[in-house]
Amino acid sequence: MSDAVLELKAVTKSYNQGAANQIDVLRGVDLTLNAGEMVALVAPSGAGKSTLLHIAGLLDVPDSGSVTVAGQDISGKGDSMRTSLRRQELGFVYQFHHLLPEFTALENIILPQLANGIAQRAAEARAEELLALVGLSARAQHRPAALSGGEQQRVAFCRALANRPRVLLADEPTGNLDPGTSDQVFAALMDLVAGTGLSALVATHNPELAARMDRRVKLEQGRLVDL
Ligand SMILES: Nc1ncnc2c1ncn2[C@@H]1O[C@H](COP(=O)(O)OP(=O)(O)OP(=O)(O)O)[C@@H](O)[C@H]1O
Repeated sequence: MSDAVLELKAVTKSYNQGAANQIDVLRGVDLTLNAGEMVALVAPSGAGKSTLLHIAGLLDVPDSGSVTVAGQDISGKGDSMRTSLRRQELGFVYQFHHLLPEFTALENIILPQLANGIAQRAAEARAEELLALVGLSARAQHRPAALSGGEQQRVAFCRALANRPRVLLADEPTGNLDPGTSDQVFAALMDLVAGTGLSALVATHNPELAARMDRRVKLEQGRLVDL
């Protein structure tokens, strides 16, 4: 049995703005992400990175091809199945932290767990454990505005992992940070991935960060090629 946690097979996606104006963004994307693996996704601007991450993240559906997450093929399945699979198995981080400004760091990590039916006390313990892993225990009661950019992003990683997803999808997670902070924050992400057995697909324009991951794939003319 394969230990793939995310599998895209022959995925295609086109955008149609009138029959004469079709853009074939994904033309047969194949991707296998194995348990515990961290893969860099390199894509020139406009190559279809967001389209690919949306499909892998079950936020959009392909025109053809299959998407399998944690052994479940979503082809032909409805919105509710995709949503529950997304909530249970996938975590997301973006270039901007998207933390809720009126809640503390700790609360930002607790809230998605409560939404998933986890009891308050267990959710709090999990949030504290994650903050400790990224060295932010002392910042638990701070609101996002009282945190540095790097700290905000580390809290965003904790929030993404709160519900113990199997796969993390990250879109330029250090793209907003200065190079020194970016290195530190990326190191925290690598520790989290290693410490939790998570798999991660990380879109980045930074060749040094890409070089530190297990594998690199590039989106080129609608397909993924190994780098
Ligand atoms: N909803 C849409 N309707 C029509 N065209 C779209 C739509 N979404 C994306 N596109 C087009 O598809 C192509 C790929 O878009 P996408 O956003 O996936 O690229 P990207 O690689 O994420 O770009 P960037 O890195 O610059 O954000 C672009 O040419 C874009 O204009």
